[in-house]
Amino acid sequence: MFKIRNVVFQDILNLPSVDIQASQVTTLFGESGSGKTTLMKLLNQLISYDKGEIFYQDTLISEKNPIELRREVVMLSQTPAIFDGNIRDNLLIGLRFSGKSDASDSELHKALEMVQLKKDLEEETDTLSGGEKQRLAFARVILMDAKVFLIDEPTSALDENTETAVMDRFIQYVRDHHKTVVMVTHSKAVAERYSDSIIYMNEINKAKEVQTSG
Ligand SMILES: Nc1ncnc2c1ncn2[C@@H]1O[C@H](COP(=O)(O)OP(=O)(O)OP(=O)(O)O)[C@@H](O)[C@H]1O
Repeated sequence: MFKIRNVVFQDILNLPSVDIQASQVTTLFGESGSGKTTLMKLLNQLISYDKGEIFYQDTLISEKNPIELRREVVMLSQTPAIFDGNIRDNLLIGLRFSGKSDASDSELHKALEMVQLKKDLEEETDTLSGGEKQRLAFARVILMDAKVFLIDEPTSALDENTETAVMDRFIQYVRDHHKTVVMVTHSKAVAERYSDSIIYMNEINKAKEVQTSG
């Protein structure tokens, strides 16, 4: 799905050659500051690299329209925004951004069920807990039905049982629908349980190698 060749971004990333396969779950694993989020942002053009090439489905990513690319390659950030209003508004805003028609209540309920959030669509978001907000943002991204999901520590605020329940459902959905997932997690257990492939950032990122050896 993505081919990364000799990509340099500031003194943060220097990636000689990385491939991310379509219809697979790829996890970026590595210590804090190793460049995982930065790599994800390069994959949907939130930022642009200084040197090298990234191909998305064999097209140079810099030649893609960034807005159109982000409809196919959606990102769940580590600190997603939850807006004033109710749960329904917060779910629908992602669909509107991606140019898709509104979803029915039953589709919204299905997305909430996937993330194990047992709340009414009318409920206001200001009283949700941190972990509930994280799951609401996850459901919003799932509803966007993209080809590629870039998910940055999607369950970091959840207890282990809830994390497992959410990830089991999400990964089942992506496998059933042949989606491509690039995920960041600090949990070795999550990485090993759900990934087809694990990319160890400390090993592949030559920028960090130079910094740590110098
Ligand atoms: N736009 C930017 N300009 C300058 N430095 C940046 C920029 N974005 C990130 N950095 C720096 O690049 C390094 C890598 O950041 P990044 O967020 O990619 O790490 P990470 O592996 O995702 O870390 P964590 O596990 O803590 O989320 C950090 O030192 C960060 O401060």
